[in-house]
Amino acid sequence: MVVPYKHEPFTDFTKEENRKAYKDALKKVGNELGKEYPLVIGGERVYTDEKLTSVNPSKHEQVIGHVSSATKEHVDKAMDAALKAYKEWRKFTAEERAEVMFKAAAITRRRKHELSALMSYEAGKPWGQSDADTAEGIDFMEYYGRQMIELGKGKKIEERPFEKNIYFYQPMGPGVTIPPWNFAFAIVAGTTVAPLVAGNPVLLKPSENTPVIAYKLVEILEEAGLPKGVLNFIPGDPAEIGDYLVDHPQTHFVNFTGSVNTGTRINKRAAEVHEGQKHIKRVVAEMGGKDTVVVDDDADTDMAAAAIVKSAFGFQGQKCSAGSRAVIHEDMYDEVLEKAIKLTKEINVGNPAEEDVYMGAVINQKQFNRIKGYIETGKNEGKLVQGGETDDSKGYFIHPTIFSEVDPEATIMQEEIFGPVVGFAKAKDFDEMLDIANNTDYGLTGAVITNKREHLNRAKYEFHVGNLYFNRDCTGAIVGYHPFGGFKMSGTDAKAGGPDYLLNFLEPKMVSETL
Ligand SMILES: NC(=O)c1ccc[n+]([C@@H]2O[C@H](COP(=O)([O-])OP(=O)(O)OC[C@H]3O[C@@H](n4cnc5c(N)ncnc54)[C@H](O)[C@@H]3O)[C@@H](O)[C@H]2O)c1
Ligand SMILES: N[C@@H](CCC=O)C(=O)O
Repeated sequence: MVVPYKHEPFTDFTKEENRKAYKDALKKVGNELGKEYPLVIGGERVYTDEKLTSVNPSKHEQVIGHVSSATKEHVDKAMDAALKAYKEWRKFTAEERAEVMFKAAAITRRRKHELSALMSYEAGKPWGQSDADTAEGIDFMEYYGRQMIELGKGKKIEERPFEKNIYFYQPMGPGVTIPPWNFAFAIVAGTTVAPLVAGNPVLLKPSENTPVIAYKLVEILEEAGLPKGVLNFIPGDPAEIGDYLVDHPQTHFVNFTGSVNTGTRINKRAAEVHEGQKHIKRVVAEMGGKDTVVVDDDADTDMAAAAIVKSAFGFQGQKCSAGSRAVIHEDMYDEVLEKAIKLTKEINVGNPAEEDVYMGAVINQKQFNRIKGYIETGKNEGKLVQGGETDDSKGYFIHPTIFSEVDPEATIMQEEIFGPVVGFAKAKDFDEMLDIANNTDYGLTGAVITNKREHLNRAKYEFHVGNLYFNRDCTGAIVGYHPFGGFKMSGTDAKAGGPDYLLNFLEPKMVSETL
């Protein structure tokens, strides 16, 4: 019997034994940095001369690993291996596939601090953020396993006295998973195990920024009993293999999470039918956000300031859910701004391989330069009231930054910055707050801080985002509790960690027999 799903608890780092365990893990992982990692094709390890070099964003001279880099020929081999493995994998029952995911969750749980510590090095994740990332990966394995067992029973459809009708779900065939770097374990795990548990082999192309932690997921799933060829690991330069993976005639689905530019490109390319292709490809494209925390005229200002700061600066603002806009009723504006500045001053920025760091470095030089550019733009669009300092001499550090008096149409209020920058805007009433909150191309997350039930009721229908939170921050969705995904240019709203997600990777079939 499978016990009911419950999300993985977060580690309490106020307890000395947990701090010690994390420090031990950092030490252990620290001693293993700089190794070489292979591709995995049909279960075979393949080392290439060409390598992706993964570095620590908080200490860019430190190499995390040299990871083999796949070519188009490797993609072809991986697809052949996937097609071969599909013949057997699709015959596993839903329960048997779920068993592999439950075992993988148990292995991950045992290696939790080691995986989180690796993300502190490879992705610049502070301890709590890393711990939550690993916990979310475990949740995806546990949750999707249970969802598949339910879906494996099929659904009841109508029958007539002379007719027996059944309705069940079957896998689609091999597909491609293309995750981002920011939830370096959780999203890689979630976007990979969902199609797998549904019975589809996967070609996993991780982000070039965080390929080592992605390799650890492959190891875990192999150890959990996934047959050879069902999951193929093909990191590589997206400019070389990205289009090829998407265009491949045997690709049945593309499970993408990342930026709007890449997502819309994939969506367009996947629509084309290539020679030898006998199916329409499905695309899941979960993309960016420009997320707003709205503060009403009766809000608890301590709660509001804390929600804004947490939403804006958690993991250096590098979340699609990050609250990079605060829209505040004019009567509360000064008080909330002042409290937010005070809280932000308390934030320390440093290397998450050390203790008690709230914010690490941003992921790479390109992002550092981009965010710095937005800070310069912000100086012309609003008033810099906190932060703005940057330093890339050792790592890509950007201090938490607040701009006040920003026009809601300004660049820094419209474009996804994906860094620790938040703009404050004033509104005269709740109508204007909702207008501003909805005035971007995105529709991913949002938060409303108010005590007015009528405003919460209105926000429920008029604040056009896929994940809306009341009287809290707008980040930190938990698998099974807060299915995640958004509207507009935020993507296909596939709702990762929700009850409908696996349907993206399944074909429903009906069989009718005249009796
Ligand atoms: N909506 C969500 O659930 C969600 C979650 C996390 C991140 N994101 C978004 O992801 C973005 C940050 O991630 P990123 O910087 O890794 O995004 P990105 O688009 O640069 O890269 C995402 C993935 O796509 C690959 N890629 C790049 N070009 C490709 C191509 N031509 N063909 C195929 N694959 C290609 C990359 O190698 C990477 O694996 C932000 O916009 C963020 O909002 C969204
Ligand atoms: N699911 C995460 C965001 C994922 C995107 O970066 C959250 O809810 O904060």
